[in-house]
Amino acid sequence: MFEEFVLAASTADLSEEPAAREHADAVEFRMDLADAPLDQLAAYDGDLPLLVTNRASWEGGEADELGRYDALSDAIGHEAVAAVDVELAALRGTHPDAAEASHATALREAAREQGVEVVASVHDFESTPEPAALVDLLADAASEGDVGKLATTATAPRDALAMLEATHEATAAGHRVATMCMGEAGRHTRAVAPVYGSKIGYAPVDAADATAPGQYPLATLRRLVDDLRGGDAEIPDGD
Ligand SMILES: O=C1C[C@@](O)(C(=O)O)C[C@@H](O)[C@@H]1O
Repeated sequence: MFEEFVLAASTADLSEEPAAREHADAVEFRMDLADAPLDQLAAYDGDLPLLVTNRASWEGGEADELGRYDALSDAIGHEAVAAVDVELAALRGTHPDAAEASHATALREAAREQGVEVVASVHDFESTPEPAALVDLLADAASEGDVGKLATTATAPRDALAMLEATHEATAAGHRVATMCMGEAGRHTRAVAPVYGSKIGYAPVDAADATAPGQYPLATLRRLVDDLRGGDAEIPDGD
């Protein structure tokens, strides 16, 4: 599903799907922020495909450490679930708890068997490293999942520029990536990174329900991305 840019309406409430439909290509269901997420999934009869995320507390979310994998394994069995987010640190085995790696890789295998794509994700809530370090992270993430996703925190224009440069480099090197900077200084990267190859955008239907700092509301991000990418026009490859 990530060959073309996918705009995901990020929400903890699947009853928002009809409101998202006009502007979004998918729904990111933040299970860690949701009430009774498995019940919501069982009742889901919307049109948009779901990307399920059960963000670990050690990566800025609210899900139980290892318990979150059980819920994700159930979730990927649902027809509407097209993709699952798994933290890169777990997939790579760099998280101190070795059980993270075995759970994460088993989940990835189950996802692949069921035709569910894997978004391998990295978040930095403090800063944005230099472009070369960002490209390395993106290459690692893209090699562990079907898409490598990187969200860092921008506190100055140079951070946003670093992310855009890394997005371009990683895409030119053939990696499928999704990128964005969190925070006010990085807000515009959410609209501009897709021009450089980023394959996923995240936005709340309602600005008040943002799932990360600096997100645009859904309708705004749709308009900005479409305007900047020129609709269906091909973006030229190369430098
Ligand atoms: O990882 C991401 C990206 C994100 O953090 C953002 O910055 O838009 C929002 C999260 O809901 C999502 O899981």
